[in-house]
Amino acid sequence: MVQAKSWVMVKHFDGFPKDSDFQLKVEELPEPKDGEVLLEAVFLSVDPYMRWVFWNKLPEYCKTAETLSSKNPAFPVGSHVVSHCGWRSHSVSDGADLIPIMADWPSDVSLSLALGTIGMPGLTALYGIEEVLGLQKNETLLVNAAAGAVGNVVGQIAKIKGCKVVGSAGSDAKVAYLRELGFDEAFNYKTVPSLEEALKKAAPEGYDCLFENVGGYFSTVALPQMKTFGRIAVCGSISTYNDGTPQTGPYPHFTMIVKQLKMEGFTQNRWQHKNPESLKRMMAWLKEGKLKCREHVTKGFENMPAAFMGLLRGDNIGKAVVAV
Ligand SMILES: NC(=O)C1=CN([C@@H]2O[C@H](COP(=O)(O)OP(=O)(O)OC[C@H]3O[C@@H](n4cnc5c(N)ncnc54)[C@H](OP(=O)(O)O)[C@@H]3O)[C@@H](O)[C@H]2O)C=CC1
Ligand SMILES: CCCCCC(=O)/C=C/[C@H]1[C@H](O)CC(=O)[C@@H]1CCCCCCC(=O)O
Repeated sequence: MVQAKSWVMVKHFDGFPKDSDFQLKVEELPEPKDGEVLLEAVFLSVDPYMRWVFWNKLPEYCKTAETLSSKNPAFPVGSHVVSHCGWRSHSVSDGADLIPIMADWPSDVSLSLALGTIGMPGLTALYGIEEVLGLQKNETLLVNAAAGAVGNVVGQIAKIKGCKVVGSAGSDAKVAYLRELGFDEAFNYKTVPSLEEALKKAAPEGYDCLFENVGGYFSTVALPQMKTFGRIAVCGSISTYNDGTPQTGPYPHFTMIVKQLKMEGFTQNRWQHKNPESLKRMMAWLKEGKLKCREHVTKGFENMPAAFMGLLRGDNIGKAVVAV
């Protein structure tokens, strides 16, 4: 018998999540039956979409886990997987929801990156750029929440592709990090006197592509800065996730008509058939030093809600993860 800890929601989020919305539970797990494995979490992911799906308990919460005991030959004891079974320290799985960590994962690369750059957020960046935007060499790309898990990879891939990259982020330390990564222009959207002027100054020629992570006011100001026929990949709209009442206009349609813009929302799982090849490609960039990784690591399973709320507040530079 193993004692498993899990975080559950006891009160639906009302605006920004609070400590009192979460409760830590402890339960005994049964031994795995034939075909099952017992997993222990090593790293757990906190992601903005959890603000929406926590209550519905969608099987989306990612972690890398190690197999402790196994009655499923596909997952031998000691092997590592990405699992989607919630904010749990231990879980029993029949293997259906488990993705083995990429074969040949280098021993000097932390497994936590399977939740970040070499995982869902990295794939989001790659597919947003290649499948949605079709970003071309010498184009100018704008990305917001640029120092976060998705945004920093967006900027780095766009540089690999020979583009001019402008990033916005919410602190001077984040802006310094973006410069370190090779972004051509970066600014702190919280302290610039005018967002419109900052966007114009960073790219007087206008933007071919916008990788949209933030939405809301930022989007309203950025859209008129697009070039005619500009493309926008709508990946997220984090500035609206904690709104009690939905934000209302200005609406984008007039600008979209005048600028003849193309805007497409997406989730990265549309291209999951490409994941093995894509993850290999990104791992190669990492090993060649073309893709750098930074993480914001919170220690301790008991600090999951704090890590999650910190992410929504913008505490993280790079991917926010919890190390058990
Ligand atoms: N479509 C898809 O398949 C996926 C979409 N996403 C979306 O991509 C976006 C980025 O996710 P991810 O990289 O994991 O998260 P991040 O690591 O970027 O963390 C979230 C960041 O958002 C910024 N932020 C928070 N509140 C606001 C606000 N009110 N206005 C502006 N910025 C804010 C903060 O950075 P700062 O200090 O710069 O404000 C914070 O660090 C999210 O919108 C998410 O929902 C993520 C994964 C998959
Ligand atoms: C629900 C708000 C999503 C905001 C954008 C975002 O962060 C998307 C993240 C996806 C990521 O690709 C991994 C996921 O599984 C996330 C998708 C969650 C979508 C829930 C859709 C629910 C529904 O189908 O009604």
